Amino acid sequence: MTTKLKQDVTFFEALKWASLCIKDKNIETDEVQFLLLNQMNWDLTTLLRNYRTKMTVKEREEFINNVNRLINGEPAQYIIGKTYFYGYPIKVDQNVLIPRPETEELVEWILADYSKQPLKVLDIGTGSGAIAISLKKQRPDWQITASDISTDALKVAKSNAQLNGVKINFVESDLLAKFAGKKFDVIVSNPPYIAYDEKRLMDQDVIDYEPQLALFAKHEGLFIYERLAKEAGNYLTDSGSLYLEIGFHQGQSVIKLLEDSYKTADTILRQDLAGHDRMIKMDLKENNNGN
Ligand SMILES: C[S@@+](CC[C@H](N)C(=O)[O-])C[C@H]1O[C@@H](n2cnc3c(N)ncnc32)[C@H](O)[C@@H]1O
Repeated sequence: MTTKLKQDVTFFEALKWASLCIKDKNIETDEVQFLLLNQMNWDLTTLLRNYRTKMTVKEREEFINNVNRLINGEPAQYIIGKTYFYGYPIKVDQNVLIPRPETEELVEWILADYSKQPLKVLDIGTGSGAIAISLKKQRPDWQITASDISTDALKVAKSNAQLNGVKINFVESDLLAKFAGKKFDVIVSNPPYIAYDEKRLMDQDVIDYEPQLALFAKHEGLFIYERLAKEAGNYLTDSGSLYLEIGFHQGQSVIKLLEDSYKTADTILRQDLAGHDRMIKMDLKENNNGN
């Protein structure tokens, strides 16, 4: 239950009220501010300049409603319908995972490995399109294809490509099923990798609001990696590379899957900024027999 917010209220008073409402609720003050900034379409400076401005009735009601949704556990990004990934605006709804900062580090890795040469890239399980869009924004010459098994996720991804003014080839596909005969220089994927029995350890808000299809995978979370380890090599050029995001405890298992399938490939395991194992790169070398 939130306390009531009086009628005639300034933006400063509204923020103060919201801070009291979220006290002891495991919600950061930043999230409330994020709600207000995005509701008003303001930057922080504009908010500071407007601290003493009175809110209109409509603004006040929308803010109260948004704060209540936040208190009920809905992620701020879904309430606002937007987040930022690699500095780019990305629309999100409950059909797509809210892209995480760790995934920006995977994008960073690919960008650091390839500078200007034109590449063909496939992003598998694109969700909101975050990885594909940021790669295309950073490397306009690259030919980027993005796929997902979810029709609804692809709709969001397409509208994000439009929002960011980039051209991406979107394909609805169960992993590589629709790519027969195609070859890519880079395949990247942040697939669902949480084991079903990890559910009980997870933040309830993630379970309640984010799409199950984006989160969970069979075989202790390894199912999609098992399939990619079998299939990806057939869709990579001879010197192509596969980049994967992984769960922090999956590094050795995923490397083994890849090395079992591609005997002469090089695999590198990398940590995220928090120091957790988070991503793997596999360089497929020429004359690799695959599986
Ligand atoms: C963890 S989310 C990643 C979304 C986005 N790439 C990101 O990093 O924010 C995984 C995505 O994989 C998609 N997915 C799940 N199973 C799939 C499959 N068999 N083939 C293709 N996409 C799949 C889900 O719909 C979801 O959008």
